[in-house]
Order: sequence, then structure tokens, then C-alpha cells
Amino acid sequence: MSPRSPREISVLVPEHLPPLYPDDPTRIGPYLVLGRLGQGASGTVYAAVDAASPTAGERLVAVKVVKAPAPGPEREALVRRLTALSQVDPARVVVPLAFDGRADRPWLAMPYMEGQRLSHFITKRGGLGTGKLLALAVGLAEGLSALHARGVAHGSLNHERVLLESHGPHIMDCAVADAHTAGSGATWMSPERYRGAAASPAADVFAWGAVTAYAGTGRLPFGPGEPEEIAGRAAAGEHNLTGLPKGLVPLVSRSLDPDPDARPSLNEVIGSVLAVWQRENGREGSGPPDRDEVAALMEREWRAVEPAQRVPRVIRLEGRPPRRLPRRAPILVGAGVLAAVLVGAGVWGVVRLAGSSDDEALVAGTEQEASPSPSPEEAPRTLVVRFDPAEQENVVEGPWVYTPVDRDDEPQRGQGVPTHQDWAAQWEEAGEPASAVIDPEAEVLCAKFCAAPDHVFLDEEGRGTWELTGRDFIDYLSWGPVVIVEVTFSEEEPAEGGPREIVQVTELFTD
Ligand SMILES: Nc1ncnc2c1ncn2[C@@H]1O[C@H](COP(=O)(O)OP(=O)(O)OP(=O)(O)O)[C@@H](O)[C@H]1O
Repeated sequence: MSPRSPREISVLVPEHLPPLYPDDPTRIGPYLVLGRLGQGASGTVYAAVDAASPTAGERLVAVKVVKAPAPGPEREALVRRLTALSQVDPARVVVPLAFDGRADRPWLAMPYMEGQRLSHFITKRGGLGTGKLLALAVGLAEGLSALHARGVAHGSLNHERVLLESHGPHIMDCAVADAHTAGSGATWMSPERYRGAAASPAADVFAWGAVTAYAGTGRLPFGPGEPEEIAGRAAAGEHNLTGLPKGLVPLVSRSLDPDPDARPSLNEVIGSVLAVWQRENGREGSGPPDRDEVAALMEREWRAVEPAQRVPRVIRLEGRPPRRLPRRAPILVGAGVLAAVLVGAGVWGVVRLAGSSDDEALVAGTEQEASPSPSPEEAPRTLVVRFDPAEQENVVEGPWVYTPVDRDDEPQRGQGVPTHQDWAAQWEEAGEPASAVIDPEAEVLCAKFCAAPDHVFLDEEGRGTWELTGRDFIDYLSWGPVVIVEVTFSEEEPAEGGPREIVQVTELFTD
């Protein structure tokens, strides 16, 4: 048997992947399209290959071509939503790995998810037993809470937008907070939202209550009927929770309150569901379970949801492979800077993914003054510094403000991937803010800022390995969260009083 050409890669695909229609795209952004997963009201979803991913199992992604509004304020709102979504903790939410909201046909790539829709599961098996129901209820509340933490309200959660897989439930279809009222849609929609209110956290709590009630009883909580009849019962608070475990009834009932202000917060929901779980398991008084325990509960309850069979398929790639592969899959989030490997059309290269650079929360101005850059004689050539995009005065031209930082201890590995903010908080300021210019061709090794949440590209010493350029880093400094990096300044002396030039940047991180 001859060894496989390095330009061929293997991908695990679903056994009966439906083929493409003649007019379907064969490439979307950096992804090579393999098959059509289906079409919904908000767009068409394709199975596609991320050729830069190191393992056959992880190479498969789902790419949705979204029915988007024409370029303008609504389209920009979609871009902002996708940008925020790509920052959401992916534990319970299907989040974008990459997206281009400004393309002619906007798209977003997601992890390929195996599993069953909650609606199918309940139709086949009836209402869930208490253990599975509590695991579902807490998982959904955690997912919604992760969305809200990034300022995104789902807006259209229902029993079809919950995917059950062997690690627990995942919330899907977060990109568009639509307002369908057709069919049984009214069941999941809070009265104020039915009347036209925008998506909101309180409306999501209502949807959580409706989905939990449905999953526990196997019935629609406001009964069958035309949307207006269902909405009428929802507005009157006439739900039927018969058959729901008693411990959950008061909480679900409050979540379905017609008055949004009377509904519990998600923190309260999570705490109450866990308290019921503890009572059910004779664990009262032992303090609330931590995240690991909750994750273990999820795995125990949902283990039986087997992933569908996948089969290997060999894909031929034309052209040159990328210079260097990181140790982990390059999961790319779409916010201006991030590089992706082009495949499929015979090209390897780097593209810019569109994203919001006007996210006010991320680029809010600052009054802080930066001192002039110290001269080379008084400052070391290599320095660990913090760059905070919120501190930059001119995000396009520079010079860019940095603050030297230091720490007494070695960062601890194996504690999970912290947020940029939490990581930066571990470093102490070790000098006054100063400013420097960044060579657009500077060598940049990214550890985290080019990756999706919970992904890092690190060597054994916690140094970044994903190669970018100074240009990409400058772009990041116009929108991203704070970063800790080691910088190396040019040996050449700057012009009189001018800022020093950074020629190398290595992001430091931990996992
Ligand atoms: N991340 C994913 N992984 C695997 N399959 C997916 C993924 N996202 C969507 N699909 C599949 O693609 C098909 C279409 O999904 P989509 O979400 O567009 O439709 P929908 O849920 O029917 O409608 P809507 O657009 O109204 O949300 C479905 O069969 C769905 O299971």
C-alpha cells in the first residue's frame, strides 16, 4: 500500500451525509463543503471540513449560510451578535467557531454536533425521568446564563433548539433571535415577547420554564391549539404542570409568570434546581455542588445518548500546507483579525474574517495617560507587558500603550482555561504605562487571542505557538480583551524622543 499523499486528509463524516444540491457552494470561507445537513427558516446548514484541524474527528464542522438582512444597520447588528456569541462559554451553547457576517452570503461555522433534538427524544420516549430532567434543567439554565453573560438573549429557545448529546444538553440556533409564532411557537414565547417585545433575559427564563415543563411532562404546558389560544393561556398564567416532579413545580410556575419582573433570575433557577437535585440524592446541607459535580451529573444522565455512526472520508487538498500547525485545532473566531487556512479551491492562505470593531464595551475610551517610551539604555529589550485594548488612544495608527507586568509565582497549569480578564488579573503592574509602535511585520505567536473560548495554542512553557503578524496583533488591539505578552523591542534606537519599535510578540497564557 502506498503511503497517503500529505495533501490528502481524512475526515469522519456521518454515514448518510446528504449530498449537495447543484447550486450549493463547494467552499464557504475557509471551509470545504461536503454535504447538506438541512435547511431551516434562518438558513441552510452544510457539513464542511476545517482542514487545519489536527484530528479526523474534529475536522468536520457545520456551516450555516444565514438568511441575513441587506447590508446596513440590521446586518451590523447581526455581526455584533455573532461577535458576542463567539465569546460565549461553549459548554452548553453551540457557538460560532468563525463567521463572516459581512460576506455577500453571511455564514457562521459551528462545531459539528451529534445528538438528538429534545423534541425528538420526548416524542419517542415521553417525559424525562427526574435525574435527566434536573440535568437538562440545570444545563439549559447554565447555557442561557453563559449567553446573558455576553449580553446575548437567545430570544427563540424552544424544544427543537435543544440538542441532547452524551455530555448533556446544548442550546442551538442562537444567531438570530427570531419571533416565529407559527404552529406551537407560541408555547415557548413569553406574553410580552408574543406582543412584540425584544428578546430579553426574562423572556429566556420563560422559555426555560416552558421547555422544562414540556421535557418533564411530555406535554405542552399551555396545551394544544392555535397560536392565539396558546398565547391567551400563557398571558393568563394558565399552565398545566401535572406530572412535573413536585420540587420543580414552584420554580417552573414562577418562570412562566406572565409578568417578566416576577420571574426568577437564572442564578436562582440554577440554585433551586441544584437544591432539588441534592434533596433527591440525600445530599441536603452539603453545600451547593461545584461545576465538576454538575458536569459529572450531566455525563451520568446523558451517557446513553449515543453519537451517530461516522465513517472516514479522504479529502484531497491542492496547494501548499500551512507553515506550521498548532498543537490544537485552530478554532477561529470572527472579529477582524483572525486568520484561517484556505482550503478547497486549491489555495492555502490567510483570510480576514469580518467582525465588529465598534463593540463599545471592548474599545471604550480611557483617560489614562501613557508616559513616553523609556529609552533603550534604561529599558530591557525583552519585557512582559499588558496590552489593554480599552487603553489605546489611536487603535489604527498607534503608538500603542502597554504596561510592564510581573508575577512572583509560576502560573499553575491544569486549572482550565481562564478568561483573558482573569488571566491578566494574576499579573501585577511592574512599571508605568509606556507606548511603542508595532512593526506590522513583527513575529507574533498567539496563545489565546486568536482562539475560541477554552482553546489555547501553547508550548510546555505557556508560550503561544500560533503564528501571526504584527498587523494581526494591531488589529486585535482595536477590539479584543486584555492580553499578556512578552515583547521584544528593535535593537535600533528610535528617533529622538520617539517610541521604541516592537518586533516580536509572544502571548503568554495558561490552561
Ligand atoms: N452544529 C450542527 N451540527 C450538526 N448538524 C447541525 C448543526 N446545526 C444545524 N444542524 C442541522 O442542520 C439542519 C438545519 O438546521 P437549522 O438550525 O438551520 O434548522 P432548523 O433548526 O430546522 O430551523 P431554524 O433555521 O428555524 O432554526 C438540521 O437538520 C440540523 O440538525
